[in-house]
Amino acid sequence: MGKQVKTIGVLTSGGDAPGMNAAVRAVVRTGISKGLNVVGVRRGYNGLINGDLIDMSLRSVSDIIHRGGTMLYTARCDEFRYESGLQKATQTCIDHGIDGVVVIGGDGSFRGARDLSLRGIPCVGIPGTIDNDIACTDYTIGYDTAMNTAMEMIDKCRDTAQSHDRCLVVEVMGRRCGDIALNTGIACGATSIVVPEVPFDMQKDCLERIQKDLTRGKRHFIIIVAEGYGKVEEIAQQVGDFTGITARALVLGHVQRGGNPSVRDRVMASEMGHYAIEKLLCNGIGNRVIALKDSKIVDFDILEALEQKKEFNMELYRIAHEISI
Ligand SMILES: Nc1ncnc2c1ncn2[C@@H]1O[C@H](COP(=O)(O)OP(=O)(O)OP(=O)(O)O)[C@@H](O)[C@H]1O
Ligand SMILES: O=P(O)(O)OC[C@H]1O[C@](O)(CO)[C@@H](O)[C@@H]1O
Ligand SMILES: [Mg+2]
Repeated sequence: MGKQVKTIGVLTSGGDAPGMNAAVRAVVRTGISKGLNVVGVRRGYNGLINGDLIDMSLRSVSDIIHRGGTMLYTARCDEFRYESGLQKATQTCIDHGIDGVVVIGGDGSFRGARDLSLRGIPCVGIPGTIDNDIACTDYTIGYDTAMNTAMEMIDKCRDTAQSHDRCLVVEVMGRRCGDIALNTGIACGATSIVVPEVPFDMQKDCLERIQKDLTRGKRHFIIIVAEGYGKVEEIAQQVGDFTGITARALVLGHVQRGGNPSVRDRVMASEMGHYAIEKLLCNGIGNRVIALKDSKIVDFDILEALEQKKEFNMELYRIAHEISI
């Protein structure tokens, strides 16, 4: 049990993710119902450095549960990585009586939360990133919506690939993590899925597959590439040169980060936001991240969480490969 907490801050940091608003709402409402003052910090760690704060009320988080983006805005804040930025942020917390901060963001944001916790401001991290790249948790808020958006977009691409007898090579987001690519690849019946976690033999796993499929009467193809592998233009060129079919490259981009959150993201955000306050910050417990493990919400020490290594689902990858013939 830590010191008594009266006022907490909440911020969103790193890339926005659908469901961040639902998490902010849960944090604010749980905090207020436990008798805490809740302060919204705008534009990630920039808001702590510059004192860009707003008082939150039960009504200030009305009508946001269904919205993408984040009502608190978000940012990547370089200054916060350095001593001067950290010092200013700590001072803002002291000046405004902020006894703890909920940080909704990805792994980078958690590193910041650890640094601030070490400065005596207990922080709790809630995983909010479309990338699903945080090792300690099976799920990150935004991942489900992003995958469904990517799937819808790829379905549309499929119509045009089919009409023109073409191959479309589509890059999806995920930073160094291939989870979005693997799942949307399966969901869209991709011929090949290319991810940074698994060595890829272009000749055998892609070009010869397409060549063989052409002899079996298949005329259009979708290849899904994780951004951590990239090179979609190069792959499209190789497919065209080797097979003779027309290939086009497409980077889906930021459309994957927008849109109304799915049921899963809204519920997960609500549960995690509630847990962050009731189980941790309310009791002055910080330097923790919330995680989903084996379908249960749990928490870890931030440092231990960041040291864990994320495992790629090789079994799912094998299945995808086997059924995409
Ligand atoms: N090593 C670090 N030490 C302190 N703060 C950090 C560190 N790394 C990142 N941060 C802070 O967290 C912010 C967000 O980090 P980052 O850009 O890596 O996104 P993220 O939280 O991982 O989310 P996403 O990957 O979904 O965009 C950074 O702009 C910076 O303010
Ligand atoms: O919006 P930005 O700053 O270009 O960042 C893009 C990155 O952010 C993410 O969308 C979320 O981490 C990654 O998938 C992508 O690599
Ligand atoms: Mg990240």
